[in-house]
Amino acid sequence: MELSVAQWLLVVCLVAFPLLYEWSVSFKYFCKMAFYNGWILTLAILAIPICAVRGRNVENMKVLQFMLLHIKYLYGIKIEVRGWENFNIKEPYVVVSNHQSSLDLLGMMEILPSRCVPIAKRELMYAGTAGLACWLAGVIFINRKKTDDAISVMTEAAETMLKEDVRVWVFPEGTRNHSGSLLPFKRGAFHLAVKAQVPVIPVVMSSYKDFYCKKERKFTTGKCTVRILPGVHTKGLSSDDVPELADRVRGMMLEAFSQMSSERPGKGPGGVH
Ligand SMILES: CCCCCC/C=C\CCCCCCCCCC(=O)SCCNC(=O)CCNC(=O)[C@H](O)C(C)(C)COP(=O)(O)OP(=O)(O)OC[C@H]1O[C@@H](n2cnc3c(N)ncnc32)[C@H](O)[C@@H]1OP(=O)(O)O
Ligand SMILES: CCCCCCCC/C=C\CCCCCCCC(=O)OC[C@@H](O)COP(=O)(O)O
Repeated sequence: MELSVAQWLLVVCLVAFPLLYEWSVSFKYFCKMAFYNGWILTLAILAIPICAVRGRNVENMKVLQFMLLHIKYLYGIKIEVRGWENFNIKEPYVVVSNHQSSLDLLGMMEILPSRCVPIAKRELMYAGTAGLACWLAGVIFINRKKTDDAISVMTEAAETMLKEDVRVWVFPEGTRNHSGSLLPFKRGAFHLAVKAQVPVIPVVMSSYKDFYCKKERKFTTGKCTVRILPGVHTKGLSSDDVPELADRVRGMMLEAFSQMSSERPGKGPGGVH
């Protein structure tokens, strides 16, 4: 039996792909990231009609959460959560967390409280099917290039939180940061909490460096610890208190982050036993 050129090409690809995948760390990284984004875009196609039934509604976030929860198993990422009790607050609150990479979505979906929507950059709204799914789930989009617009959207969010019993999740670093520390915090999340007079609940995801590094193009299996810290109350605070509040919360998060980073896998609490 003679193989055509196309069939030969197919055979070569089928042999070369797994070999390259195992031999080249970078190739593996690109494949895993491409599949991550592609899979989310595909899942969104399924999520859109389900969410569309309710229209734009924060309850749709549960649909996205449910559909994204399995991804950690596909990638062999073990997520350990500590401090669940700190979410036991009935009133609305603002969650602030560190932002290392788009993989944060996995940790976020692991613990996302009910009726909680993230604040995201406006560009995400144009990310095809994922953008539409986010819009249907009530994600709040801000234009980072227009400070006044972003502030007015967040001020409106403070009213919505109280009127419609909604919680908001903000990444106060304002951008992804994989430097192994925390960037200075932007103050929007804290103005939001003070305006609504609701607590701020800090969440810290441990460093991904053991299993993921964009610079080194490394992406293996691994473990991440997510810590929910005790809420910080804002009752009675005014906008003058925001800088101190932001610094205090950043200090708490930095301490937790450093502590978690010094716990190596296999040693101490949170290690693989
Ligand atoms: C099943 C399939 C599913 C498919 C889809 C699934 C996908 C996803 C599911 C959903 C999950 C989505 C998750 C998405 C995560 C995306 C994360 C991001 O996009 S992070 C980037 C966006 N977020 C942020 O930027 C938040 C933090 N930023 C801020 O808080 C900023 O302050 C700002 C954006 C409000 C303004 O920034 P900037 O223009 O840089 O200006 P600043 O210097 O920060 O502020 C200027 C002064 O204004 C004061 N300020 C800020 N906010 C307020 C306010 N609300 N009220 C009053 N004043 C405010 C600020 O304090 C500054 O004044 P100063 O005197 O200097 O303190
Ligand atoms: C037809 C159009 C196709 C568009 C294709 C877009 C591909 C994107 C595919 C899937 C979306 C995955 C959703 C991941 C959500 C996480 C978002 C995220 O982490 O955004 C980064 C943002 O916080 C900070 O951005 P910068 O670090 O400032 O930058």
